[in-house]
Amino acid sequence: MFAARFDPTRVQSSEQNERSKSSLKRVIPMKRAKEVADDSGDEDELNNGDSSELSDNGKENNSSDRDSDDSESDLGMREERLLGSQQDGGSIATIDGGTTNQVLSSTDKHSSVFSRFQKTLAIQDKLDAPDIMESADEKEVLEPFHELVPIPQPTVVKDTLMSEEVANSISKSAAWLHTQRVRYDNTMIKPFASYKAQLNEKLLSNITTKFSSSTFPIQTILLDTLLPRLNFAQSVNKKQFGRRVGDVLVNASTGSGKTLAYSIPVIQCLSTRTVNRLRCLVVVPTKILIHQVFETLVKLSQGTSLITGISKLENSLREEHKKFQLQEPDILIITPGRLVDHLQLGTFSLKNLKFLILDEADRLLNQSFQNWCSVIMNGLKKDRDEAPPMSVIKMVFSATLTTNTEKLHNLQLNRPTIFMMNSVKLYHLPKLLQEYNINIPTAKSFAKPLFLLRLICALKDTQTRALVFVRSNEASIRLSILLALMVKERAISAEDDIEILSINSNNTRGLNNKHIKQFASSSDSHIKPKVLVATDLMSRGIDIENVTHVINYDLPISSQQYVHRCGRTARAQTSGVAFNMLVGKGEQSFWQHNIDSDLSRDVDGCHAKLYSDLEPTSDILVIDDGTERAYRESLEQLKNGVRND
Ligand SMILES: Nc1ncnc2c1ncn2[C@@H]1O[C@H](COP(=O)(O)OP(=O)(O)OP(=O)(O)O)[C@@H](O)[C@H]1O
Repeated sequence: MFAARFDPTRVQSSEQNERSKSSLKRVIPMKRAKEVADDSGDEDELNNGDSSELSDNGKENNSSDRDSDDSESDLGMREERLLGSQQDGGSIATIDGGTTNQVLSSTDKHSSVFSRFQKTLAIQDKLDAPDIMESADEKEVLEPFHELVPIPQPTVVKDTLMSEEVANSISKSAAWLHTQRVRYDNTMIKPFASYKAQLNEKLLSNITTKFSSSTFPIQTILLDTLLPRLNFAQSVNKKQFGRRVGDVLVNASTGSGKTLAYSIPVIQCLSTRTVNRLRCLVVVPTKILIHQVFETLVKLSQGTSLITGISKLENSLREEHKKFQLQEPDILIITPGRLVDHLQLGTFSLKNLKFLILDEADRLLNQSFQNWCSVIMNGLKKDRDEAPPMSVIKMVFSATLTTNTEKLHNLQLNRPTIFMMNSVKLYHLPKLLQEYNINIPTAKSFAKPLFLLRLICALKDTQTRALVFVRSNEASIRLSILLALMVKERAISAEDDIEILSINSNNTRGLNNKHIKQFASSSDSHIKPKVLVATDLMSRGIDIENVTHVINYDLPISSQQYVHRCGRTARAQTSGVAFNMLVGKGEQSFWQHNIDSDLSRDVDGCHAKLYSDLEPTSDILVIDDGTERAYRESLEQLKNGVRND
């Protein structure tokens, strides 16, 4: 069965239609062909089955046209084959390529088939008629079915979604913004006995017998605020009380008793526990501070069953792991790096933790220490099946508390309360500290070590304990050797005898500890001025009694460092003096604009004076020839000594 099917996929352009029409015309049945031939007189060609096609206007289509429209000529050829065979009785090639052996003659018996074929062609003609009738230049402009108007666009949404980092920083500063601020001043002092109802008897007795009978301002404000909250929260829910109390941030000057301020509430809270579990972590930045905090906590917890442990870096991690597994301390004092090691080793779990205390917090938050902050936060989430905020009270202490919300944000603070002095600026110096600036001309800077020695001699006080800060370990080693040589070479007056000590990495840990004890002790029979030359490792939190003077031989690099250095003297509301040796206009300007400008002088803060204002004063910058000669000899010896090393 065949029929010339109209294939929509093969819809052609008008030109193609033109040609196919003409080729179709050439394939109409003989009967019609005869009619056409009569009209155009070219019957023979048709009979010869000449493959050339004639266009409507009788011109021969050349081969290039044919090549260019193979698909159309195929159709034409196919139709031709189809109909041509009918003429000469050949076999018929169906449209879909099949062949039947049935020979069709042009006899009447198939006229019905033909008529159907003709009808198909007629239908096709009608279908194509508009195109065929179309002449190139009569192309009608197709009327658009619809107005081509731009599709309505959604209104442009203003970029109200601020960029992620802006949103992040706002959320981070939010922690700071929602912080409750509690101001205090230096008048807030009261007897510890007034806390009799809130502190257990043993703890109160340890405070009054081993520390003091009256509080310092930061201790007053903290105990007045925290103790009632803690006692109430514990009475309501012994396990989740931390979430009710919220976190604590304390910005209090150096030597103001912060260690006692956080130790008292912790001991009070944990003294009623039954089984020893790790409930308080005290994180400090240096090993020296570990021992200092340990002593305070042991004194306070005497007579209770609380176990205070320390992590000694000289111990092996494995040994310490076993020790803590055998007996888990209630309170552990540790450096951040070591804490990360133990958490990764799984030495203890944080599920029972109630207090996380950060002492010298700005130093801790400024240094990554193996990313300790996120390790602890993740450890808390892992060990405790509770949704944030964790019921762990975070207590953050520093004399130069960071206002960097990014760093505070990492602590995931919960309803924090910040305690700070009622002062204009964040950093302030102890009330009884007096600073003096010594302006050294650049031309005389070669004799700076000599000026330092003459300054110490000019103090005329055998009880002098001067802590000299230099910028590096190397400077500490060289300066201490040079000072000792000058004393030996009598670069100073004969009766002056000064003990020179140094803390540096060349010394063993034991020798450094020995020098600190020697410097702090006043039990020597022959009292003489003592000088301890140290780097900024000694500036944080070190609590050495009776440091009478701090000398900034090299200027610190920041106001925070300056506060902590000067804070080694004038502690516990005692007096103290700080000297700044400024060489040339550059250092004088640096001190003024990068250090002094950050310090609050409005609350009890003394203003710095010039050395010449110090009474009695001696002009330490005037050196006679003999002194200069002795000094140069000492320098030569130091150089030779260094060369021999
Ligand atoms: N109420 C008090 N009365 C008398 N002395 C106190 C009192 N509280 C603390 N002290 C003493 O004051 C000294 C300084 O205390 P502490 O080391 O806690 O100060 P700090 O604020 O931590 O200083 P820094 O910021 O340098 O670490 C210590 O010797 C401590 O024993």
